[in-house]
Amino acid sequence: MSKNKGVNDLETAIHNTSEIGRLRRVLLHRPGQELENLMPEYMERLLFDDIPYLQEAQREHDAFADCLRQSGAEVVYLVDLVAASLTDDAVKQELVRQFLDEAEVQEQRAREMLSELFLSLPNREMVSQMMAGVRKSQLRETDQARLKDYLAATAGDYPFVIDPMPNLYFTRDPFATIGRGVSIHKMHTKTRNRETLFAKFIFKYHPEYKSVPRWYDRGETTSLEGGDILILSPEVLAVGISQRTQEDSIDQLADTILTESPTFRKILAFDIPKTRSFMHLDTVFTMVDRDKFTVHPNILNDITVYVMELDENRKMKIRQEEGRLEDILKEHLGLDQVTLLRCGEGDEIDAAREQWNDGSNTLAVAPGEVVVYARNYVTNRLLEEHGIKIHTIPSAELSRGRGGPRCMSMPLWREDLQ
Ligand SMILES: NC(=[NH2+])NCCC[C@H](N)C(=O)O
Repeated sequence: MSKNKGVNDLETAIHNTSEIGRLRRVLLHRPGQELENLMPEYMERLLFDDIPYLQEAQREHDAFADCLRQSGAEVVYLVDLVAASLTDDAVKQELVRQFLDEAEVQEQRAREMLSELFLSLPNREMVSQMMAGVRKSQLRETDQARLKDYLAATAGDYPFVIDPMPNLYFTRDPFATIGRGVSIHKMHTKTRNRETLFAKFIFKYHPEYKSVPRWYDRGETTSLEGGDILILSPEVLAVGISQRTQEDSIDQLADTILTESPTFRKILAFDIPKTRSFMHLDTVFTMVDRDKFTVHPNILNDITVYVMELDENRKMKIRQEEGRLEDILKEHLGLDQVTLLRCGEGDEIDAAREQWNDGSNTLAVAPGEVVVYARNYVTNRLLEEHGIKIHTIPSAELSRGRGGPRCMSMPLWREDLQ
């Protein structure tokens, strides 16, 4: 693929064979009203540590999108993709029906009213309303009299009929593009599981995306999240065994990918500590260049790497690797040298502070060129000292959701590495 080819010429829907090939098309979600539906009482369950100031978060997010456009990527928004997947009324009704099932709205009258509310809106607005959640007070404005008793009886003081989905701006997690296919995820938490319904509709109905091969599906019984999936090369995937991703899911993913994808030969499963601050592999480890990676120094002693590959009888072999992470990466990626760039320059305090705000979570737009949060200046300086070109984006509000540039993006198309 030549660099000056227009994005409209990208001939397949999905193409993602590395972490660092030039980014040509990327999926984002601009944070919306769902953030205005965060309340201190329910924040923890909704996986937030604080309430971002929406206007500022949107400004920061727009700066992120601009930065990606300036580096040559087309930015596609989740609401638009979902809206374009609703190709006729029957599909739109199917989405509403499943959405209400998964939001656990069982009472018939409530379902009817909510369906009416959603279906009265144009596609794009309907999808935004689903994302934002529905406050009881909104319903009361539309047709309170009929539902008042039901609402008082079923939901008590709880102010929502349908919960918001504030984590949607982390488009990295509910599904992941791998090679020319996609894995749609079963999420670790109930609050994020509804997010994958949008992916289901995109990959079932969107004219451009409906025939993309599927590596994993939301109906699986064990959790897998995109923040744990890193494409180290067209042959090698890294997958985190983490707070969010279970071993069984990796076995399942490995089975499908290693047997069905034309390029992937090996999966490196990284067993990392299971805690909130390191929820996914990409919160402690990202690839910034062919032979350079960011890493959170505090986990270097706590990572175990397993190699999964098919033997000559196409049976899965799994073995534990010994030794330093640098050497393991060198061996499996066929490199002479690997440099691990330590978050916070390895200082205990700077590392902890910057990792908490996603200092190790970089998004490569090309080999050796990454988008990072401006606030992580110690780590950023180290990247520059190692010849990495950095694009800094503002991050006072976005970082309150505990995710950085990589978490906030899902590459749909990257150029192959030469
Ligand atoms: N790929 C990532 N590291 N995503 C971060 C997601 C953050 C989000 N608040 C969650 O807890 O799910």
